[in-house]
This record gives sequence, C-alpha cells and structure tokens, in this order.
Amino acid sequence: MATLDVNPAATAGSLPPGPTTSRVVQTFLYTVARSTFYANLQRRYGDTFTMRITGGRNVVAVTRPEHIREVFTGPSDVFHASDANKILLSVAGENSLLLLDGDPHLRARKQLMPAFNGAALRGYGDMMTELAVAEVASWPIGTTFPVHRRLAAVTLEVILKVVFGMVDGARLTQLRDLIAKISNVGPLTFLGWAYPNLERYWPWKRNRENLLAADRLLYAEIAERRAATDLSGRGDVLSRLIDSDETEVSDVELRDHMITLLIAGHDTTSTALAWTFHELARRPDVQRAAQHAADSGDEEYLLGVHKEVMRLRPVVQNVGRRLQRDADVAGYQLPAGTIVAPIISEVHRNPGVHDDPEEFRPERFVGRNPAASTWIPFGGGVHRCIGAGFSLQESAVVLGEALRRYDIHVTRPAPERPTSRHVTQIPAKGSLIVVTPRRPR
Ligand code: HEM
Repeated sequence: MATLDVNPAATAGSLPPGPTTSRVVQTFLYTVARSTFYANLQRRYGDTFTMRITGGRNVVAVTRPEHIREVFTGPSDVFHASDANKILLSVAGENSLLLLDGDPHLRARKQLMPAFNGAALRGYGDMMTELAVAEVASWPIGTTFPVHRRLAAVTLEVILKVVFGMVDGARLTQLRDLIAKISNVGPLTFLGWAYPNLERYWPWKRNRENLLAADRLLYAEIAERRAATDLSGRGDVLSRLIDSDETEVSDVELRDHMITLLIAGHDTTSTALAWTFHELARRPDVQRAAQHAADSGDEEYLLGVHKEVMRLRPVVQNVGRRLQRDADVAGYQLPAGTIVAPIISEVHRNPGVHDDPEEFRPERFVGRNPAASTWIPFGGGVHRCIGAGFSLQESAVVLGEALRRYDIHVTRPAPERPTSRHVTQIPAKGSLIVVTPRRPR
C-alpha cells in the first residue's frame, strides 16, 4: 500500500530521502529497470524520493497528484522540460518541442497546434482507417505472432503518410527502412545519445549514419513539397506547416518537427496498442465487451479499455522538468538544477488515487474524465503531449478494425513482463497473440 504522508525525514533545504548506492548503479536501474526501480523506491522511501544519477544530477520523484500539479503548473521559466530531455538533442534537433521552453516553445507549439486540433484530426480519419484495414487484414491466422511488430509497422505508416504526407515510391521505402532502424534502440545505446563523442563508435556511428540518411530524404521531401502548388488540398501535417499563413517555418525547423513527431509518435502509440492487445487477449470478458463496442461504433468504451491499459501499463514511466532556480516542490525547498520527475507509473497505481488500482476496470474512463493529474500517460502542463488526441484516434481505429475481424487469444496466461526500449516500456516478447476469424456469439 502506498504511503500517503510526506516523509518526516524532510527538512527545509534538503533533498527528499533516497538510495545511497553509487550513481552508476542508480543510473543503470533508472535506465533499464525503471518500473521496478520506481516501485521499490516508493515502497521504501514514500511518495517523494531522490534518485542520484550520473553527471551529478539529482532526480526528485513525485507521485502524488497535488505534487505533480505543482510541477505541471509551475512557472515555465523555472520548470524546464528541455534540460530534462537533453538526451534527445542530437536526434530531434534544437527546434524540437521537446527541447524548447518559454517563448520559443510557445511559438513552436503555435506552429504545430493547428495540425492537431479536432478538425485536423477528423481529416486524418480516412487515411488512418485505410492503413489499419490493410495491416490488420494481413495478420497470420491461427499462429502465434508478436503483434507489437505489426502495430509498429502500421503506426510508422501513419506517421509517414498522415504526418509527413509521403506517397509510395523509392523515397518512402528508404525512409521506412531507416526509421525502423533509428527507432529500434536499446536502453544502453539510448543512454549513449547523451555523449556525442560516442558517435565515432558502433552502434552510435551506425545510428548517426542512419539519421543523416533519413535527414537527406526528409530535406528532399521538404524541397519538393515547398514547390508543390496543391498544398491546401493535401491535409498532412508537413503540408499544413508549409502552407500556414501564420508563421514562416524554416527547413531546419520543419526537419526537427518531423523527426520529433516521428520519435514521439510512432513507437509510443504502437507500444500502447501492443499492451492493449495483450490485455484483451488475457481477458475474454473485456474482449467480448470491446468487440460489441467495435460493432456498434462505441468508441468511448474502446478507448476506456485502452486508457485503462495505459493506466496500468504506461508507455512512458516519467517526465521531467529541471529547475532553473530554487523552488518549493512537495514541501521541499529544492535547489536550482534538480530534476523533478512526476512518476506516471506510481500515481497510476496509488490506492489513495485510484480505487482498487490493481483491478482492470475500463468503466473508470467511460462517461467521465479522471481528476487532474491522476491519469497522466501523456504528461501535463504546457508540454503535455501534442499528439494525445492523434494517438487515441489512431488506437481506436486499429482496435476497432481488429476486434470486428478477429477473436484474440494468448498462448500463455502469464502476463509478459515490461522491458525498456529507449524511453518506453514494451512487452518483453512483443505481445504474443493468436488471432482467429470471429465466431458468431
Ligand atoms: C500512446 C502514445 C503516446 C504517448 C504515451 C505519449 C507520451 C508523451 C509524453 C509523456 C510526453 C511528455 C509530456 C510532458 O513532458 O509533460 C509527450 C510529448 C510529446 N509528444 Fe507524445 N505520446 C504519444 C503519442 C504521440 C503522438 C502520436 C505524437 C505526434 C504524432 C506525439 C508527439 C509529441 C510531442 C511533439 C511532444 C512534445 C510536446 C511538448 O514538449 O510541447 N506523441 N508525449
């Protein structure tokens, strides 16, 4: 059971309690075994604790909604996401939303927002459906397969066609191949992204070469798109950005936005879906209700299932903000430079926050919205995921298509354990399932 009292060891000016093992060990656990590490520390030290990681960085974890709200609503000139996301700089570029704060961040958000509002999302529906139908129809029948890989293929296709607006051809084929390689990064390689000097050595050298090759293709696509005369009729995110009357977006900004949407939007959505297929296969009753919802177009129940899975199996375990000056958080006076990290996985499983948190109940999300900062798989505040609506819409389309067509089965009743891939926690065996044509009931 989670501790709900602020730890009495807290004193003004000191960091919350936490393990005293070496920074290297803590960094290793923080990188490769995140969910177990956080759960253990929360049990041992309470709802607010400190992890000490390499580079002299102190990460203060907060797990109570009221403390998480302090972080998400804190002044944006004090709570910087860019510093906490720095590891992504060499890949996403300095114009990435993930690496901006303050006015430049607001300006970039304003550039991108029109491509993610309700009207824009409705416009992406047909293309998402077309891609989901083609992918789901190609799944093998009656044999075990890791569905995560197939979901990654469809979410990548959605990014390439709906976000980048690419059409079939040699450039798309090459980009598809390169991006699959760039995204498939283990936790230790990911850690190496923080040290540009490593780019001289394999596997970082190979990673950089793939990224540069993808950049060349993207810049060629951007140049062609700028010359196109039918942009207003195209509707994809890249064309919308180029066609915008509001602001001029440079080629480098476009490149950084596209790569950011790709790294933030492709693997995350496929991982969330992989966990949902895994849970549907393990829970025949929920699956039957979800099939019924898919048949009757009840998107709210389908998304209720998906959101409940995202509560119990969050794709990203935490977000971070680095303090630009001393600040009070969770009753502690924290020094400038501290990273404060709302721990998504822990607030989602806190019995003081969610009734019977270990029980799987999609109804929690049907006909009601969770209270502020209690369900945060997409983070929060000014940096809240810009693609949350996009991802949920895409997920509803893929789930609806699969559930109308198939019964989904597991081969082993035991749940797959989570394992780390860059910032995400994926099902270790790729979410092994078997699908068979739906039997009438
Ligand atoms: C299940 C799918 C997804 C999950 C779990 C997820 C999760 C997150 C999280 C936790 C953040 C950080 C928020 C914060 O710091 O408070 C984030 C930011 C972001 N996400 Fe997502 N995301 C998903 C899908 C997408 C999609 C589909 C896109 C775009 C196509 C996208 C684009 C972004 C961008 C651009 C940011 C940076 C926002 C900013 O800093 O202003 N994400 N996402």
